[in-house]
Amino acid sequence: MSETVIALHGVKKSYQDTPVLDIARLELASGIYWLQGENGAGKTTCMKVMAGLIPFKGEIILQGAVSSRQHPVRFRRLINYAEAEPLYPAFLTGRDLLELYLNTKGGDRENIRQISEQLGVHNFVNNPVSSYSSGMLKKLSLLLAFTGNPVLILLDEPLITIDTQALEVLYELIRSFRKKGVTFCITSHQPLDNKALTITGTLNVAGKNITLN
Ligand SMILES: Nc1ncnc2c1ncn2[C@@H]1O[C@H](COP(=O)(O)OP(=O)(O)OP(=O)(O)O)[C@@H](O)[C@H]1O
Repeated sequence: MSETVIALHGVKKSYQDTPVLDIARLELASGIYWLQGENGAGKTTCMKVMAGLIPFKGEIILQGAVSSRQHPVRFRRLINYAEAEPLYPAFLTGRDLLELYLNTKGGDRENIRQISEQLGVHNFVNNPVSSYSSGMLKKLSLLLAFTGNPVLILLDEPLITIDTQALEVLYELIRSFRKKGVTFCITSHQPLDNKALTITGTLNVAGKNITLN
């Protein structure tokens, strides 16, 4: 059994007084996980909680050492999250955002330049995001998710709106980052291509809990 990458302990999340997540314990080893569940089950909420982007009760520990409570900055640097429907300030260019991510998260600039070319982001990266189509926004958000030195990358509906060429690039990126030991958690209402990706397990979000199969 490989080392636990992420462990959720007593994680509870409510919006106002409505509970959405109540996870006593969940531990994931390194791998690629497909996060499944009905509309409104709590998948996006779970990803935002895991990424440390919204407040929650309980604690999440990365690699047995980095706690969401005790080391919130280190914690957030180790997890990247690409939103299902990314929204950025309209006046910023893709390059402004990319520089912000590279300066705060670090990582290999040359590798990111190559990924930008593979995804075609370099063609529009100097334009303000207000001029982007939904697919262009999605490609930019996926590029940003590969910046830094994450141990876990959360991809929320990454397959929607991107063209087939970008989809092949995305699968290849996931495979190559996986070889470097990065763990992925991916939501998709469409089936993931099991020839393109070897799925370690599925995570089912239902009844406020998450079960690993
Ligand atoms: N900011 C918010 N304020 C109040 N309630 C919210 C908020 N965000 C989500 N919810 C509620 O939390 C529940 C879970 O939503 P979430 O977006 O996590 O589901 P999901 O599984 O990602 O759904 P989908 O498959 O439709 O994207 C839903 O009942 C939703 O209405």
